[in-house]
Amino acid sequence: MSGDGRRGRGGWLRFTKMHGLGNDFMVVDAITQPVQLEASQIRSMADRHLGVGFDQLLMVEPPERPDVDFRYRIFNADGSEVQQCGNGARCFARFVRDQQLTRQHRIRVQTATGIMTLEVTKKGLVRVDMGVPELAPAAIPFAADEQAVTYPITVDGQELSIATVSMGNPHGVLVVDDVDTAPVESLGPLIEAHPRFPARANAGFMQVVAPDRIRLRVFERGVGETRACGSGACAAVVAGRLRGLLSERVTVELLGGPLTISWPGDGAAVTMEGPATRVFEGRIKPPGDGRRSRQGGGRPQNNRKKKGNA
Ligand SMILES: N[C@H](CCC[C@H](N)C(=O)O)C(=O)O
Repeated sequence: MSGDGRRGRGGWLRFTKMHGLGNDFMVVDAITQPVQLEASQIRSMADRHLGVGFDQLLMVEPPERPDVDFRYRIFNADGSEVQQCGNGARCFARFVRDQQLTRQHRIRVQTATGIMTLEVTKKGLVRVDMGVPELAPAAIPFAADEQAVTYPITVDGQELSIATVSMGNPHGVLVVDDVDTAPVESLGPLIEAHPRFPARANAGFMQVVAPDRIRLRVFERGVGETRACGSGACAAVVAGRLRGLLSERVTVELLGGPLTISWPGDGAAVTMEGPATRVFEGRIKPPGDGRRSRQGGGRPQNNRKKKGNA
């Protein structure tokens, strides 16, 4: 990945531990320190007993194009590089301001699939333009002959009705009666690895409380169940609106707390607003030596066409 293979003095890597509603991150500044990490090293640092412990590692890199402020890279706890992390985007905005890498309130970042605008609000929350959702099966990617609001899918011998949405990363969304009793532990991993999701998927379990309020649990690709999933909240609202169940602006209640998600409808971007919290600063010597055989560090999980959201 980025950097020239050397790390900071003595091989120590500076990081900041952050979270968005309990979805937690190791945030690494790859601008003021050289960083090169292999997928195996990310997996080791993700370990909650032997490493830092996190759901995702977020990398802050210099911009690769003149119309953005930073490059934003995301790695799941299993070491896979992915295209989107909504809770991470909020923490990214707080991080680059706290570290004085920018003084801007509106920050444009380039991800593996597009450009996002992050805005730190006067209330200290962060508003993120999450881009226009993709619904075509090929964009998710999901095996289906044509686009539909929901698809029949067999999981563990059960016939389910699943919606699929890409926010840059793939989501399968189920409607359930009660998230507290939803089969997240049993069905989550089976949906994540279902053969109809060739790039795997994040599995959302959505309970509609009212047109402007849902409860949501997410079994995240490459991690497992997290306390919150920002892109999952966006995907659930899109899926719910397409089913005629939800209004334009929805409060999404996740295990870790609420997000406000707005989606005017087809062709429009999804907006997410919520908190970003810094927990501690630290240094770690990544296990092993990043200079051994270069891996791609995990290919982006699916090739959503590149486009700006501006
Ligand atoms: N597990 C996700 C990436 C992180 C998404 C989540 N943490 C968020 O806040 O959007 C994936 O493999 O697509």
